[in-house]
Amino acid sequence: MNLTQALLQALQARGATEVFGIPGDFALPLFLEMQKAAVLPLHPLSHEPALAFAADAASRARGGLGVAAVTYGAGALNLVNGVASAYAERVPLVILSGAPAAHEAASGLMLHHQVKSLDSQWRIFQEITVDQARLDDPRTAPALIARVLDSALREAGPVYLEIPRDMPARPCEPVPARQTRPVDAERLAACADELLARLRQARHPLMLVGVEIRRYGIEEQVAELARRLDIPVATTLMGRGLLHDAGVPLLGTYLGLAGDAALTEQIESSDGLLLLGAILSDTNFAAARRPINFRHGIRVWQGQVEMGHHSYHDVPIKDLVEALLLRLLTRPLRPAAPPQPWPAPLLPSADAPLSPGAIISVLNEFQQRHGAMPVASDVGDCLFSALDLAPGDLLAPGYYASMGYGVPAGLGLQVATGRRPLILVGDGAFQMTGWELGNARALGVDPIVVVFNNSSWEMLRTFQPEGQYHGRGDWDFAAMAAGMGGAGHRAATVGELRMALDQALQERGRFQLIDARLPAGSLSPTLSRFVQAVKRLSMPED
Ligand SMILES: Cc1ncc(Cc2csc(CCOP(=O)(O)OP(=O)(O)O)c2C)c(N)n1
Ligand SMILES: [Mg+2]
Repeated sequence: MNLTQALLQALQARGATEVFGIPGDFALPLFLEMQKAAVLPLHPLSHEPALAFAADAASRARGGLGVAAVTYGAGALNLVNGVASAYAERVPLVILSGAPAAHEAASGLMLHHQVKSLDSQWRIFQEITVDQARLDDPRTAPALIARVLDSALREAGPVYLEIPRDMPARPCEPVPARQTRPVDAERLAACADELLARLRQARHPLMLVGVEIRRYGIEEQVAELARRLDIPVATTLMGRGLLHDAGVPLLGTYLGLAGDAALTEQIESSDGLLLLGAILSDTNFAAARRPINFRHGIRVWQGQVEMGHHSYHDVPIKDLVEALLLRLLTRPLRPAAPPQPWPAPLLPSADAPLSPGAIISVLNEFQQRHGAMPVASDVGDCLFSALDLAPGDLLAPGYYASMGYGVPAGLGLQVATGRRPLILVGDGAFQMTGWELGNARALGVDPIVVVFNNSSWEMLRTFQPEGQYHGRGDWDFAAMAAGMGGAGHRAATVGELRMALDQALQERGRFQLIDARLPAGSLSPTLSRFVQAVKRLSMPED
């Protein structure tokens, strides 16, 4: 066995099902050994930012590790934004970067792709990953690989492996199996007991769930917990789509002033708010109608549990939920709530011009007729619009909010799960990474892409109308599809969009690109409410 085979087997054992990569001379030996090993399929894409987003989505969609492989310098540093997104969004991504061999590093010459020093790249990735290792000795590589990959899964974050180009073919022992750290049983028991006591004292307990319950694969356990506790559940913006088919009475998504007023009041007035795996971010809580005093609630995040002035450290959320369930076994398990049918979307008339809201109504009606599809959304008004989709699987960088995520994420989702996705993307974001659709044929995937085309960076224009730089010009995206091996559709009315979606669904084997033409200045209802909320919150108290 060589180092590459050992590494790939360890990645596969921890849930990876593919590697997205773009080689370079410092990584060619690694790529060739990955090809020879044939442990995980190796999928090239066209630009490194897409590698990170596709691997991120693969991890989110199926669980386990996502993997991106790149060359040193120009390749790896092109990944930085996508890795930073995975760090912020708590995604276990593994970056494999080629690097100069020891004798090259010792040559005394400045090497191509080098920045300030040969360690510059290492230091940059230290800042955006939860663990790192340089595999420059086959004797130490197995233990280093095991430690770093286990860190990715335990911390739910990206990790960095630097592989000098004289290492991939070196003989190497297998990587040890995954080790989980023991949990302090006494601390766990004390934490679970106090948490339940606080919930029992509360008159209006409520559970607000976030991304960690997906990252640690505990949605079913959390659903049972909610049913045994018999308390209502809502999701944060980032947690949109969680528990949608888990049989719990979901209240909806908390959006503060920009969301449903009754839900906002219920959450902000709860005297027993259990924040389970939710990040305290501005995207989740900045639009609060009135600031939530988290001290009065219970926060479970990144292995910490905070209640009032008590903090418990090293209490993994998965172990905590299991401990709570053990204490509730005598509690009646409320019967699973029937799936909440969404109200039949009131479709505007077929000749009505499109708007973000109309697009969502058409998509809801389309999914009601043909069945739900997983959704990958980019950043922009398409993401605010996506919050009005019927609850379902939604992948989006709702917190880090980098554009360019949608198309690569949709490709990664279908590669990793085989499920055909709907991709929602603005014209501006499509101009960044939409061209990766040209790889769909080689990847064997055929997403349906809806471009919210308002010829503008409309979200920015909404916050700064006086800016003269938000216009994006009139790009004919439908015409571009054929050149990339897909089918293009253009829709300016509700009827045209409905027909384009039905046609797109019928055709398999080619991606479908629907250029949904939006009148200038049209905003989704949710973004409009967010804008009002931000304006209201930024106004001095009157
Ligand atoms: C990688 C990156 N660079 C800049 C920005 C900043 C930004 C946030 S929203 C936005 C405009 C998006 O335009 P698009 O046409 O896609 O969508 P819409 O607003 O609905 O018209 C920009 C430039 C972000 N978030 N990420
Ligand atoms: Mg736009």
